[in-house]
Amino acid sequence: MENGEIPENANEHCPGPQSDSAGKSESCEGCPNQQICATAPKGPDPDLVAIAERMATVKHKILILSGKGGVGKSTFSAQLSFALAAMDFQVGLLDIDICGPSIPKMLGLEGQEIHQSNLGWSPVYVESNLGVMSIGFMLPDPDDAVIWRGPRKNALIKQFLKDVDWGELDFLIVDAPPGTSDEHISIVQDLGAASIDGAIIVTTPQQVSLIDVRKEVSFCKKVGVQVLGVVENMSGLRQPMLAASKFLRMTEAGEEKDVTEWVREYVKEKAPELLDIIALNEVFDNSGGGATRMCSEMGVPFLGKVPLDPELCKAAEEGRSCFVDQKSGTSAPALQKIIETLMENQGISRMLVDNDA
Ligand SMILES: Nc1ncnc2c1ncn2[C@@H]1O[C@H](COP(=O)(O)OP(=O)(O)OP(=O)(O)O)[C@@H](O)[C@H]1O
Repeated sequence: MENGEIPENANEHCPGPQSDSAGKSESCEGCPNQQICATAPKGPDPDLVAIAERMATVKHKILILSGKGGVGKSTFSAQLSFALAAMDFQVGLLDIDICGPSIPKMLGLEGQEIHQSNLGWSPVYVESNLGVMSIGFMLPDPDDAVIWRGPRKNALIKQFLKDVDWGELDFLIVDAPPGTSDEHISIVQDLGAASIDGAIIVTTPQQVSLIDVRKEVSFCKKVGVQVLGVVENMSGLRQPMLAASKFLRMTEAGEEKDVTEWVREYVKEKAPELLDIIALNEVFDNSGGGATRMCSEMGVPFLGKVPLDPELCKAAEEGRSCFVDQKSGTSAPALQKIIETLMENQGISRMLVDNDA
């Protein structure tokens, strides 16, 4: 029970070991910690003071959240960080997904280790203005499972905030695990809700994911963190084959026509086994109105949609930015627009630098 954390075996409605009524309130009756809480010295948590000092050089702190796992939250965190770094901002990416850290791989930093200096833990750098911190750098074997209870996860998050020598940062992007659990409460408590610019929530279009986004929005409202917006990821699938056929037809005819029917007939005749593929547009059911409707119902900004794009998946697998070449032709412009909208909403301006230019 260090530094004001509520112990795991505490009674329900525990007032917290730092509260004046710790060990003395009605809810403390029968709690195994009652005696210690009643007699322990009270005062500001020294760790929180150290975190505030460390964070004094960080201009913007943004949390990336999702209701469900696998919706593309880490992919978004990684690409947002690449994009901000390409805009010449000084960026830190903190992975607090303690049990499933995927950020090292998505930033191309697998196998890297953290180094210590007298200023604290040094982040692992992708480039001089993009530093990363993750438990993934601490595991001797990437296949190791991290099976930790809440207090241990909370302690590591505190240590990340207190001991990592980020230096001057324009942005600290925090990639959280899905849901609303220990890690989320911990990061909000440690940073202080008021010092966090806000949260971006990533979802897919279908109801099962959106239901959990509503919970995420409620969590943000409860803890006093602003929702900067919702990103609908894996939103539809662009079909290059269809586009190519359309282009050919346009070129042949010299005018623009909807050639969907023409392509369908052509494929039906030449390769009927592909009919299902060319008919597919929406992968996930969005008949409920998707994130757009959910956002207007919940009164939070909608930032935009990112389509399913095999090239984005590949960029994430290979740990590289999707913005540096023209390969991620469908997802990169969508992500770029979302980032520009976010910056505009926050009153921050700087153009995305084209690294190929
Ligand atoms: N728009 C997209 N198009 C294609 N693949 C995508 C897209 N977004 C994400 N992916 C891929 O989907 C997989 C899951 O994404 P990711 O790990 O970012 O999800 P997550 O929400 O962070 O999951 P978890 O929280 O469970 O770690 C990854 O392989 C990623 O590359």
